[in-house]
Amino acid sequence: MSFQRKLQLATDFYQLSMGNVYYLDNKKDQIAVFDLFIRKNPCDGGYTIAAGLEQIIEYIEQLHFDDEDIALLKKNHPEFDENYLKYLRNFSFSGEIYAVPEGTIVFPNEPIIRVKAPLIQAQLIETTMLTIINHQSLIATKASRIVDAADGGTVLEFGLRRAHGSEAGLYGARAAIIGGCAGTSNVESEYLIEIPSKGTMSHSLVQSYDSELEAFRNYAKYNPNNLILLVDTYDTLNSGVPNAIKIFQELREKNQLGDTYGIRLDSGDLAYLSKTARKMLDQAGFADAIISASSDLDEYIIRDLKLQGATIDSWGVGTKMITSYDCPALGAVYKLSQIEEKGQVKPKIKISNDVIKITNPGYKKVVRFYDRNSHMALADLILLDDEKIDEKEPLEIFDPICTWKRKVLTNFYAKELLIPIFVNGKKVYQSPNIKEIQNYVKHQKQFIGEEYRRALNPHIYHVDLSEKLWNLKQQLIHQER
Ligand SMILES: Nc1ncnc2c1ncn2[C@@H]1O[C@H](COP(=O)(O)OP(=O)(O)OP(=O)(O)O)[C@@H](O)[C@H]1O
Ligand SMILES: O=P(O)(O)OC[C@H]1O[C@H](OP(=O)(O)OP(=O)(O)O)[C@H](O)[C@@H]1O
Ligand SMILES: O=C(O)c1cccnc1
Repeated sequence: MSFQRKLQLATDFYQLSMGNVYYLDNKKDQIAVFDLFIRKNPCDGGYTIAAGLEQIIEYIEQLHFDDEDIALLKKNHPEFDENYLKYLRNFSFSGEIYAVPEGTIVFPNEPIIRVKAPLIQAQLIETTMLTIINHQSLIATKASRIVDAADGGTVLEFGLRRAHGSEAGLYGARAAIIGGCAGTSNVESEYLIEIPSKGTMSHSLVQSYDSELEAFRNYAKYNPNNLILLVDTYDTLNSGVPNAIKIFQELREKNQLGDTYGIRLDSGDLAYLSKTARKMLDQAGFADAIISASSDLDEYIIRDLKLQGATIDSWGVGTKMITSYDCPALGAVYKLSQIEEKGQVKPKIKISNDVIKITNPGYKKVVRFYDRNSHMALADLILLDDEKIDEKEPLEIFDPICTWKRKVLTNFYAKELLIPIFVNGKKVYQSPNIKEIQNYVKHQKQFIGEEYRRALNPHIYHVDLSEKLWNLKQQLIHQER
């Protein structure tokens, strides 16, 4: 491909044109605080998995504009001041970023990234951070829902061909692994996330031979250790499964049957076919043969197939995971919450008629409360950075909109969710590898009640505001209205 991407320009024009204003109006060095947060969980679910931080870190570290970029901006935007363009040419991020570690289970309205930096810098990175977080968090969450439906079964990501371009396929595969998929068919992921790709065979291989049996036999010759035969090209139960059994018998007689072998169903009634195929395989002495299935699967169909008693061990999921088909976008936003002007700190608010959309002002942190005995998550609290939690005293928390809904926490401990990623423009955080992120997701799920994780009509997890923050918010609302 001759077209080379330029991530520094993969932003919205308004970021650059506002930068021009900040520069000319001497606002560029005012220290601004922005919060990045989601407003709604994907698929009307009860939680979101934050993913993409590693790519954000890479973006921030590499962010600069070269001579070619500056020439392009100068040509197309004569309103950009000469000195502003010089500023961009010498740009590098010098601020602070706190974020939740990748794979953290998060909920609407709580900051998952907090940026404190000179205004022009903090503004400039908005679009790319949102692009990355919105995409990967969406797919990681979708994958997690699908993995939960498979209830211990293996889920493989097969969606590259249906992704919205190969970049979405690649980062979608990464997110799917974070969400709990055991593997992906995407070979480029071997390079990005350093895990081997996986797969079976397609109908074309079967069709390319004179008979299905001959196709299976030749495939088996070259794939003794990963022998998953696609059995639905002609007639699943009358030809595909019997031919697969014949091949397994031939290999067993020669002592060549590996540990990973079985069949893939790709059409028809997957419950009926898997149950019948299971019986046929068991009767032939192949109880450990894997039955895998694909065909427009998602969390709802997988759950239904399991209710029908489908005997499917491994699920290949493509289109509906990689595109998050029923919920195609996540709407994380990035909002200014504070600005320093001439040494004076000014908390800021954005008012909306939709109460839930009124932003939370100030330089804030987020804590998650856990029960000291069960270690289950109880609620999250957004508070101003200088506030302290006394774990020894009972703590009353309240719903920030329906303030009469209150709860007293006792016997709890609190963990801060935002951790330092960049300080004074320097990275102070080492990203974990993909397996560690996946394990972190799995670990946390045990401590978020299942009522918050169920696919349909989950409970709403509480994200409350401290009294001090709530008061500040009210004060600003009254001041601005
Ligand atoms: N027992 C079942 N219960 C509910 N849904 C099922 C069951 N078996 C299969 N499905 C789903 O039904 C849909 C069937 O898709 P479709 O009608 O396009 O046919 P197909 O069987 O895949 O055949 P073909 O690939 O030849 O078009 C898929 O989404 C599949 O996952
Ligand atoms: O159904 P999805 O969840 O999107 O999973 C990916 C699909 O891609 C393949 O089909 P395709 O018809 O493209 O090729 P094939 O000839 O290998 O079946 C595969 O057989 C799956 O059905
Ligand atoms: O390996 C497979 O079976 C596979 C890969 C991509 C799409 N569908 C199936």
